[in-house]
Amino acid sequence: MSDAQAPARLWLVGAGNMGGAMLRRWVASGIASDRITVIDPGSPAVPEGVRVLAEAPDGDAPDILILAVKPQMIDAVAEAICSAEAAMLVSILAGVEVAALRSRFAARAIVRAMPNLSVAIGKGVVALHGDSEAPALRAAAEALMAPLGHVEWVEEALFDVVTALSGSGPGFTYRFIDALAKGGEALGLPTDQALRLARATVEGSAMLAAQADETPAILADRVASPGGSTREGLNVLDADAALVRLLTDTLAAATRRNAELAAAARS
Ligand SMILES: NC(=O)c1ccc[n+]([C@@H]2O[C@H](COP(=O)([O-])OP(=O)(O)OC[C@H]3O[C@@H](n4cnc5c(N)ncnc54)[C@H](OP(=O)(O)O)[C@@H]3O)[C@@H](O)[C@H]2O)c1
Ligand code: PRO
Repeated sequence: MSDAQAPARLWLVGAGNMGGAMLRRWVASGIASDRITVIDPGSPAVPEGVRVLAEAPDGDAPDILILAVKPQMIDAVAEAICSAEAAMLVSILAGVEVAALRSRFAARAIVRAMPNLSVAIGKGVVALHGDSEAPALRAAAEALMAPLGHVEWVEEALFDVVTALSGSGPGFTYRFIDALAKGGEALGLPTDQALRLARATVEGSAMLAAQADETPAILADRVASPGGSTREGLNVLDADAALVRLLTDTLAAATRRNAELAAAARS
């Protein structure tokens, strides 16, 4: 992001796993650290020059207020910073709907965002949904998120499933890498070698899938030489749509939990 596009003042409430990853990427991408205030009572480690406060300063307000605490903390945070009317509030709280944010915060525009952990290297996914169609606000939200990776606007009704797919997706992908390595280990590979091969295989496969014109389904067929061994392995994953069913159940469980978090924040 160019310095001219950067928000004049940005407050980040909560700099844990995800808030911290976004913060480090923003600073690495050129947002001046002296424009950023982190509000987090846990004294998190932050890039040099970023101000850290345990509480929001009274009677002050930023241009952009970013909420990155656990969804269950929403009321405590709303109470602590109720006097701050930001131009734009961006919440990454899983499940928490724009209406639930609007009922608690005085920001002029509210944007719900769902990032994933790969924002740490600028290769994340960030889904957005806002309560304003104003082009300038949408452009400001997109400019803020662009250094973090791929950005898409999403209908709010789809946010819980998007959260399950791309928000939680890195967690499911890491499990797959771990399982690939464990499978190799079970068949005789040394533990560290199996993990090295699994990591590098998934890295290269993901990069190729991201760049290719073909779908992943076609790429899988390209790996499977006629009469060869990959087809035998794919037959196991494909039997009764085993992998598709497993991942559908996985996403359904995560989506249900996001809906529960949404219901809790409505009350
Ligand atoms: N992790 C992900 O991959 C991911 C992806 C997308 C969205 N999210 C969303 O991001 C949010 C944070 O998740 P996380 O995984 O980053 O959790 P986390 O690591 O626990 O981060 C939350 C941070 O907020 C701090 N905090 C607690 N109470 C606070 C308060 N009153 N004011 C300011 N800061 C406070 C915590 O400090 P202490 O540790 O000292 O309590 C911690 O540093 C959640 O709403 C989650 O749904 C997470
Ligand atoms: N991490 C958050 C959670 O587990 C939301 C998506 C990724 O609740």
